Amino acid sequence: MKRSDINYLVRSARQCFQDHGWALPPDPRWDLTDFGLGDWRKSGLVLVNLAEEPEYCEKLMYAQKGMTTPAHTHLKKKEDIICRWGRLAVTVWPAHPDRAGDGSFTIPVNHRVETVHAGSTIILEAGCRVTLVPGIYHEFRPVSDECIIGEVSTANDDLNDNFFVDPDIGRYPGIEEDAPAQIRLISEGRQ
Ligand SMILES: O=C(CO)[C@@H](O)[C@H](O)CO
Repeated sequence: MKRSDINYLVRSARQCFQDHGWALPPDPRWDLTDFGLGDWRKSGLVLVNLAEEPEYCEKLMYAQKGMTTPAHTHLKKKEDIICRWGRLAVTVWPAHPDRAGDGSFTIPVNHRVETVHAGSTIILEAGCRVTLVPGIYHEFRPVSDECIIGEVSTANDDLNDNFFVDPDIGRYPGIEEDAPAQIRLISEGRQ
């Protein structure tokens, strides 16, 4: 990713969080990715790691319309994906999409167990959440122009516990230094 695009996305996320009352901690732990695919407008996500403890994790995330977090699963992490502001589409599969068929399975949406089909898209309005147990594949993208997304989970391990359907995906971006850095990402070694 270009450093200028990272700067732009951090600025946009900060503005959106501020406009909608989501205060950031001092010195936020920014994580930002184009999933190594080179086109953040299509595959991209801005994350702030709010809490990363051995027992639990909390993230605040931001995306613009068009920016998809591509289909992936976790083998250890259980997480709630929450629409904090805007509207979020979450597509879910009970197994790898190539092997999931279109069979039905159950998934908690706002704590109510719903029956959906492999590849169903759940629309989350602000305040709503879906609970993803390990092994459930998921992909999400804003339906609104911008979206603030929450994640509350068990332990997070972005290096070892992200399993993407697309084998070309790398979790962290390569960075092209075309502008001065306004912040450093956790993938750049900041603590
Ligand atoms: O788990 C999620 C989203 O489901 C994020 O925390 C990961 O960082 C994406 O790779």
